[in-house]
Amino acid sequence: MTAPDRSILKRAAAVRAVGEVQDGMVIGLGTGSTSAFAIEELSRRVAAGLKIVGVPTSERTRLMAQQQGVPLLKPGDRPRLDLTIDGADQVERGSLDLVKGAGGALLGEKIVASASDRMIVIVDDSKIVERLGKATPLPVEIVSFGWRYTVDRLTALGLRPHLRLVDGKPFVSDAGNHIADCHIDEIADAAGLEAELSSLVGVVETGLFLGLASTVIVGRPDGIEVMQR
Ligand SMILES: O=C[C@H](O)[C@H](O)[C@H](O)COP(=O)(O)O
Repeated sequence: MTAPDRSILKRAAAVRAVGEVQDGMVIGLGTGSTSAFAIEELSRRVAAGLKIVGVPTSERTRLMAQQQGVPLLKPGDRPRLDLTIDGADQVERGSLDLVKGAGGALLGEKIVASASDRMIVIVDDSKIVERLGKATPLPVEIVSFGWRYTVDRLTALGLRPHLRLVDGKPFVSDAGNHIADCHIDEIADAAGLEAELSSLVGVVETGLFLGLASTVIVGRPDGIEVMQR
């Protein structure tokens, strides 16, 4: 059997999610390859007359949306968002808790998702896990100043942090921070880990998105699966 084309599955999930968007909505625009399909579909609907305003979760998404003619919120405006559509690196079946941040946009994504009435997560079926943990590292955004101390604190918690590098240099997020990718076998207590990480000096935000996803739309080779919280 040939491997399914992940792009087709991601696009199918994205198109289904954008089907929920209605005139007048303020929409959070996620970051990553799956969200890019959602922006493309939103752009198509905007060209056909849909009236919405988008709130980008990253600089990359802002540029993409602008280029595709999706109207964006003016800097300084801060209405409540009706809906955010975003991808994920892991989705825990059952709780719908997430790991996000492989693309480095976790801080903007969490701020926007937390300001939204609903979050629809769009993924292909490779992202679904029984328990969050080892499928991908957990990204933790840390202040660049003194990052070695912060990495030591993460190590002391029993995590295996690796500073994310791009071309041999520390990755720099939109907010000017670094990211420690933490290798973990299985996250038995996600809320406990989130609380522990958030209390560490030097930690800005974690890629754990707990209780934020209202719906997960999964693109599968045999069709779409919709999971509700
Ligand atoms: O920082 C990046 C984001 O959390 C992405 O939403 C996540 O990594 C999923 O990206 P993709 O849709 O490309 O797999």
